[in-house]
Amino acid sequence: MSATRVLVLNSGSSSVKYQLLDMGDGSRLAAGLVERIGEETSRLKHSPLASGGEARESDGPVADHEAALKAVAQELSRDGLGLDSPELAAIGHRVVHGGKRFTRPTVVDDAVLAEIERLIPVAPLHNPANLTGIRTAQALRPDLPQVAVFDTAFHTTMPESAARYAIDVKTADEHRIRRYGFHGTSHAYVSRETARLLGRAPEDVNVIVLHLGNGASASAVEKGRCVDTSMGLTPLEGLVMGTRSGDVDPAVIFHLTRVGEMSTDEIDTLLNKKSGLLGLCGDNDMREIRRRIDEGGEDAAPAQLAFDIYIHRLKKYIGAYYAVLGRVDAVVFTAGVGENAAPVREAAIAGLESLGLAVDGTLNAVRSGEPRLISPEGARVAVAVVPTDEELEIANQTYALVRDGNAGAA
Ligand SMILES: Nc1ncnc2c1ncn2[C@@H]1O[C@H](COP(=O)(O)OP(=O)(O)O)[C@@H](O)[C@H]1O
Ligand SMILES: CC(=O)OP(=O)(O)O
Ligand SMILES: [Mg+2]
Repeated sequence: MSATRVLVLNSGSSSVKYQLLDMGDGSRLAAGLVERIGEETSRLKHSPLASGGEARESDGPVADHEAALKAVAQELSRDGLGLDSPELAAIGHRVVHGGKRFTRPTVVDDAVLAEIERLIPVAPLHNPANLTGIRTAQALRPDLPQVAVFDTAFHTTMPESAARYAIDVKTADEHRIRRYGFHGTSHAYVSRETARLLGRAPEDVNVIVLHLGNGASASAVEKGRCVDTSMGLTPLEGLVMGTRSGDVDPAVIFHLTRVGEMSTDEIDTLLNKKSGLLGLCGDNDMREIRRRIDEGGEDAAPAQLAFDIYIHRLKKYIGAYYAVLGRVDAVVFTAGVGENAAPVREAAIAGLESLGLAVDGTLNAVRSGEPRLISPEGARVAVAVVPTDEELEIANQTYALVRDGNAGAA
């Protein structure tokens, strides 16, 4: 096959991240982001990496994901990397919810589209955007394979004991209620890269991965296979996130319905969009929270409390997954907060010396885009920072599927 390029689209609820890669030589030809889709002014940032040119930024309204993708196609054309290129082998799409059916990357056909659509109620912020991305790309290049890479796929190895909620089995099965887990592409990539950092095979190591971005999730990876993860039926369960509550007593919802007289949709919005760090202190960006804490004064107290709640939850999951795995070789931090926020890493590991876990202050303070250890030399359990690369992982999985001709729906 002569075409070696893969375009990766990661469509979020209000953004599209994209990368164009050449899988022949592993180079990145272009990368970019459209943010604040649907708002008054959206922003497009495009980096023409192949030519080494300056990044281009433009502000203006981008009404929806279809418009966003067309704008991306235009930017790529300006660099001579348009979607009409014969060198394009496939387009890879991040799809957040794949339910139980999709355990592997899958070439999209009508049945696959219908299944992604059927799963919208359990990923209302993500799956509609993913679908629009696929349909728009199909319209632009109907001849190309569109490959869906599912956030849930890596977690399908979870045993029933971790995947099932303790609710009536018949009801759960009728409504397909179980724990699916998300950010799987990142957990897969980062756990593998951690093994590489330790100089060992993925099958030889047990790793706790902490993916801390806007959405955040933890996973327990045993010998390369996921055995537990913190997100569940939807990406709401688990850790405290930018705007999502993570774990709450489900009775909070009955209480808000009965006593707070809130509707189901209002509670959905409350827990998904107005909770987490934002709900606790008014800011969902960890940079801003740290700034408020470091500057002190009146503004610092709610930020400190939000930080403490975030860390407390994180520590609980580290302990839980330590117990699930029995033996842990590494605890690894990744995504925007995990890769950049040294105080989060320090606080999450503090006090866990009896588990063999510690952070070296000097190593933790280093800023770098490289995978690195931050535990003291000779530590029983490694603590590491490993930058995630969901787009590269999606490109690799997409290219492997189309190159090996192993096409067809799962
Ligand atoms: N230097 C930094 N210090 C602390 N937090 C940071 C820093 N840089 C980025 N972040 C955090 O990373 C988050 C975004 O992470 P990212 O993985 O890009 O999220 P997503 O892919 O879910 O949009 C931001 O909300 C911000 O809080
Ligand atoms: C599944 C999920 O939470 O994704 P994101 O972090 O991109 O919102
Ligand atoms: Mg992300």
